[in-house]
Amino acid sequence: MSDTATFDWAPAPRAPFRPATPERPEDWLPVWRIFVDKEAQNALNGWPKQAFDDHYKARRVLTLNYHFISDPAAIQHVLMDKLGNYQKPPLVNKMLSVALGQGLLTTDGEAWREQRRMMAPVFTPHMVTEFTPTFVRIAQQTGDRWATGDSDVVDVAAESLRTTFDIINATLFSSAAGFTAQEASGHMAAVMKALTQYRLGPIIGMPWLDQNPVQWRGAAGRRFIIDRLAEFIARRQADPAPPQDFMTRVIDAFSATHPPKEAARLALDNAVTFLGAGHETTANALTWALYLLSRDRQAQEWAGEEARAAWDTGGTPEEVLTRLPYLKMVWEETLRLYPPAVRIDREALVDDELCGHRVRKGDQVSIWPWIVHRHRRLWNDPDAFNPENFHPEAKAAHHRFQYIPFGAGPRVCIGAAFAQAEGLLVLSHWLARFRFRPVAGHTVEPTGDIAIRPKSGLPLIVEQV
Ligand code: HEM
Repeated sequence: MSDTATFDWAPAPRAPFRPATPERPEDWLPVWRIFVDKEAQNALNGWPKQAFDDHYKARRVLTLNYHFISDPAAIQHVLMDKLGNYQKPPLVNKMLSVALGQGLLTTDGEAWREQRRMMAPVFTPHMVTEFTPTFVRIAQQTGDRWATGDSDVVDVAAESLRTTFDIINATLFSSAAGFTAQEASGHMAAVMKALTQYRLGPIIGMPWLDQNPVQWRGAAGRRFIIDRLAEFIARRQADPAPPQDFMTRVIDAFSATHPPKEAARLALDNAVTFLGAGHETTANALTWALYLLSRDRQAQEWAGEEARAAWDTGGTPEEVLTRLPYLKMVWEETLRLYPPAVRIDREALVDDELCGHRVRKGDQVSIWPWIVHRHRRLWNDPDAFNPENFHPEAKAAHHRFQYIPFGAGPRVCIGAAFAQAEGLLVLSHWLARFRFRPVAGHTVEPTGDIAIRPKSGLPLIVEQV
């Protein structure tokens, strides 16, 4: 995918849309607030003004030393240059592996390298091309639903989730995962909520301490998804002529190197991982893009015109992608303001130094794209929606590590090219057919756990163009 050589769009000066942000206190709140107060409900709450002005903050959270960094050079140091000095925190992996097992996202060292080598070929930009007709077909199905629905008010957050679930299920599992988008999103949401509830138990080694309804619902959701996917994998293993999709490749590759039971477990862990990592992230990006465009009529008009021209010209989805330079800027700006993965954590394996401060072996380093992407030293008018931030000329002036929606370094999101093509094709298809307007009286509040989503969904008026 590339920016077209004929890109001659020139914006007229205009007042940008500035979405509301969670309140920013003057000072850092005491640490206990993250366990009990409204900060425990929403990871975006409670960040003080200084967090968006300073590049470094040390905090002690119970037994752990945390270093919060937002200096791009320090981020590069941790994620890329001094890779060997850091690992994914075992505590985070332990908490996530309750749901995701030992899949690609939650392993480290040689086990991670083996899995990444095995899966990388499925997600190269070239391979993603094979998936693009599916992205378009499913975007079309959603559009047809809107066009024939009873109401012109649509919860585009729920619809985006359904669309990206159907896409992951079709592209990676040949639509055989064994449950519907609605079942998946309800149970996944319960699992995520349970995983990310701030709890003392795992930190002090007493996980039984935190029994509560959120944890019970999470456990039920986890059981539902794992049971269905285990049945799916068993069906695949018994199938003499299985479809040659991602899941079959993963089962075959693990079967070649592991005993059958272990191969089935690793395949299952990765089915849950890719389902979890690969649909809500993109759904939230689509949702926030529609939110921003619904509030910025001019940007929506430009993106809509561009999308209609791109599809009317005809050709393959791959060709259409090269005709969407303005929408690409909108997409990148959306991932800046609402990065679907809210934080990236690492643990120091050796003593080190970050931003002039000493880091000791065992300390936690926490990088929050939510902060880095809205940092006042890195961005002009950081809370405003300005697709122009990603005009090729403006981009050339960015530090590579001031914009990290997909992370960076060897553990960069394996699905980045997939998500980018999916996001642009789905959005362009919708924008070519529909206009999106706000619903009067509905307040949009971003809320974060692992992901950032609008708290009460996103109803919009959706009209055919
Ligand atoms: C807009 C959409 C997406 C965003 C913003 C996103 C973001 C991220 C980020 C930030 C990481 C790195 C985490 C870290 O370093 O700690 C990551 C890893 C990962 N992502 Fe994505 N992701 C997206 C879509 C997808 C899709 C579509 C898939 C699968 C089809 C996927 C699968 C994964 C997996 C398996 C990993 C773990 C990679 C590894 O550790 O080697 N993601 N993602």
